[in-house]
Amino acid sequence: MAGKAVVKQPTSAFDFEIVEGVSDKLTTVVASSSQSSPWIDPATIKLRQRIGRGLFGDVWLATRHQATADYDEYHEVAVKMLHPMKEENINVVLDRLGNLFTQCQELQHICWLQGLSVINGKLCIVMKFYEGSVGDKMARAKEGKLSLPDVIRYGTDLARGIMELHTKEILILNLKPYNFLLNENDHAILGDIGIPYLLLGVPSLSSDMSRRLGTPNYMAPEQWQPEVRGPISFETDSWGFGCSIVEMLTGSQPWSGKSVDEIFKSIVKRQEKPHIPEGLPPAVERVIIGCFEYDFRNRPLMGDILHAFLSSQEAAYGVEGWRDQGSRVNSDKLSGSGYSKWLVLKDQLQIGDTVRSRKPPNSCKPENMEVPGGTIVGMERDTERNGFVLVRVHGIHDPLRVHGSTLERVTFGLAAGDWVRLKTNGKKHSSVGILHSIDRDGSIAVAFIGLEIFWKGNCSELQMAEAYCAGQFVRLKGDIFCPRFEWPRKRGGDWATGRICHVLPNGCLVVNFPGMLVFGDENSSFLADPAEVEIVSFDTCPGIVKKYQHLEDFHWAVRPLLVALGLFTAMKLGLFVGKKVRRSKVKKGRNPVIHIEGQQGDAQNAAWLPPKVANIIFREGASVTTTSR
Ligand SMILES: Nc1ncnc2c1ncn2[C@@H]1O[C@H](COP(=O)(O)OP(=O)(O)OP(=O)(O)O)[C@@H](O)[C@H]1O
Repeated sequence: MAGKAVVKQPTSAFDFEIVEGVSDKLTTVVASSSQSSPWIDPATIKLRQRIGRGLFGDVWLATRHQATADYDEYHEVAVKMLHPMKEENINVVLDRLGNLFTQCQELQHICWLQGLSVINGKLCIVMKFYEGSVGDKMARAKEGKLSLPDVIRYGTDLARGIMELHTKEILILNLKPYNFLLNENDHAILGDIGIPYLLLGVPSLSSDMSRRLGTPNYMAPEQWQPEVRGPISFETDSWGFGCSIVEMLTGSQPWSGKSVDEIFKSIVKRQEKPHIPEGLPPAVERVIIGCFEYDFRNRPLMGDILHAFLSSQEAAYGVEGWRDQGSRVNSDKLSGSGYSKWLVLKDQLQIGDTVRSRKPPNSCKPENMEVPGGTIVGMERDTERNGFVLVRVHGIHDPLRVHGSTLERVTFGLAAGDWVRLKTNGKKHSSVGILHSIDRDGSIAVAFIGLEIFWKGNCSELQMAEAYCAGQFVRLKGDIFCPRFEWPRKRGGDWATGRICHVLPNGCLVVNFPGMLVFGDENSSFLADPAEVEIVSFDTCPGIVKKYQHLEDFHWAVRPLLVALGLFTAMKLGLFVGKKVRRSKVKKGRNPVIHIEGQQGDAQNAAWLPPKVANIIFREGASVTTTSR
């Protein structure tokens, strides 16, 4: 390969340095001589045929030449060649790829990574070549779908593979049947080891790709704009897994035939979900329904999915020729709590934990708390991994027996779901966010607008922040001149007031403006950073004028209605006064003369008009006065 090679001392298990080629400007990567180095000399790879072109790169069938002192070996390999990227980013990606390579060694359900290389200036991942994929098998199958036993078996393999990567904190973000490879024993192997995650934050040369973090048909709502609607998390892969299982069962790709923009609108704006076929084993059906929860906190983790698939294997084998049977289990919302079972399972309570009653979803203040605060002193476990616990509450003699799902753990005064503010202001992200997890040692994961992944730190870096919930009215603070998101103004130029209709997992507020009349396709909802808004309520509006103005925020029809009502009242009042005056004149025995302003002719000519006609004239806008002759 043309280019200049520079060897430097390894700083880790492997090490690279990139230098620009002399003649052809190709980039050359040189690795250390470390044994575990993933580096493969590009001269030993001969590309034969391209077998796929994806959003993140091409896959080639290639031959790899390995020479030892005694013999030469030639193997078929698959080479994933990433799309070109800016030179300054190559080092970053190579570093990440190197880490990934180390992490993926000896994982059983992940495709075998043989090494890394740079061919024609493009970063390459050299893998074992597998004979086919689940996607290929579907393409050959009748109606393009697989049998239920196969789906459950492949699903179990894949859930294991995804869990292996999740344990290493790697997200895949690109789960789809063509990325599930099949080995010699017909087991499914994960063929994508998280390329979109690897490229996170690395600007792409392709404008098409720079907008996306996965394959649109399989992307979760938060995956479309993770810094706005995110962050991406392990549960983002649960959505992609759910889409793949549905496709394997039905033979049709979720949102098939829709454009990228239409898919975005369906998933993100309209909160639609892929259609789940009916009649699946109940545990599988429940878990797949859970995979399509809009808020990723309500989705199952891969461990829950694996549990459901394993428990359904026998049931699936009992079904001959699976059909859509028309029955449906209920979704897994815990009765009365509004939270999914999957959310509750994520935090297992222990004896000694400080707990309080879980507040209802979308509530700003704790209400009717059975346990305002207490300590767990005993536990009963049932088969569903959560059961009743005994809580000692201050001031009550005997411990209370409460279901664990109704409680939340409070550690250092904080519980998952609390609104928090960073004590030091973040640079590019909002300072207000939502706490997603707190470990017993105080380590935390917080979602902030502006970050694609969780912010991780210690609870000492946070303080409680004001909570927001759907239904509240908010307005940009007066000192915000350049808001993070576009925000409408009123006629006078002041920031308009809107109502929160949805709170995203990172605290981003989705706000609509019922006080403003929207025509056609005009954008009716806006986003807001909770750090930039203030709550508007009748209590906080000073004076009657401001209170009236707030009334107008409730519905655009309030103003015209009140104007009409005012006119009507004025008219009624005018008539009433007019009649009174007329009667008093008649009583005095004199005829009233009506002067109609704005009418031509002598006012006296109108004296013969009966009062009803005068009323009509009055209604039509002429002002009427009466005088005595
Ligand atoms: N190691 C491998 N062995 C055999 N075939 C493979 C291997 N890796 C990928 N393939 C196949 O190559 C084809 C293209 O794969 P690739 O992952 O590039 O495509 P894609 O999934 O459409 O794109 P992307 O993953 O970039 O979104 C697929 O059919 C896939 O099954």
